[in-house]
Amino acid sequence: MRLILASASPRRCELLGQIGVSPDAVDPADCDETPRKGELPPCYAQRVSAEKAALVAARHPSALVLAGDTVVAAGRRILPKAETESEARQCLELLSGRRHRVLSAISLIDADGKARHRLSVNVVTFKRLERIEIDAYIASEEWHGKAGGYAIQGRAAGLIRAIQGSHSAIMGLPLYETRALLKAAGYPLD
Ligand SMILES: Cc1cn([C@H]2C[C@H](O)[C@@H](COP(=O)(O)OP(=O)(O)OP(=O)(O)O)O2)c(=O)[nH]c1=O
Repeated sequence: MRLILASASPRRCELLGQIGVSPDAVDPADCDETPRKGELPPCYAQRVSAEKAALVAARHPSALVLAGDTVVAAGRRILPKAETESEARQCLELLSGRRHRVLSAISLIDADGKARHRLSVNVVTFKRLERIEIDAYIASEEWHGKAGGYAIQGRAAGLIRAIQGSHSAIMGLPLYETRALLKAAGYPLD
């Protein structure tokens, strides 16, 4: 059974490897990730994940196709994937000393075209960040392209007081749910 990972994220591929799964091919979906007006974060994450999977499944009709989308949400607000220092700084100032959600949606389309979806909802609590801590984090560049302007797999872990949920989901691929979906679709796993 061929498995295609519909993601440009090297982390998603590494995370899959952690549960002993190696995709036969990686074929990223290039879809429009603009949130719709008034779209709530869980709906947005699930919609984008489903769109990525559908787009790539159309190119691989007889394979399993796995896609995911990870969104950082402060209340109803969807934080951007930080592309500039000022965007990253705004994210960190907003997240400082508060709890926020990290929503990680996955979608798996099987060879018959049946789509299965899961959503992992996680809570992350940052310490109250000093100006100097934000400056140092900005200088690290680790925020680049990351949802919410941070990556838990790097030095931000030293600023995160607690998480509720799944570490792999916060990094970008909820491994418990991924394994469950792959099993449900008949993918050989131990
Ligand atoms: C919160 C958080 C986000 N991120 C990253 C993972 C994702 O790269 C990004 C969320 O963007 P995504 O759109 O989920 O993924 P992507 O653009 O990297 O790849 P693709 O769409 O091709 O699958 O934020 C971390 O690496 N660590 C974290 O702790």
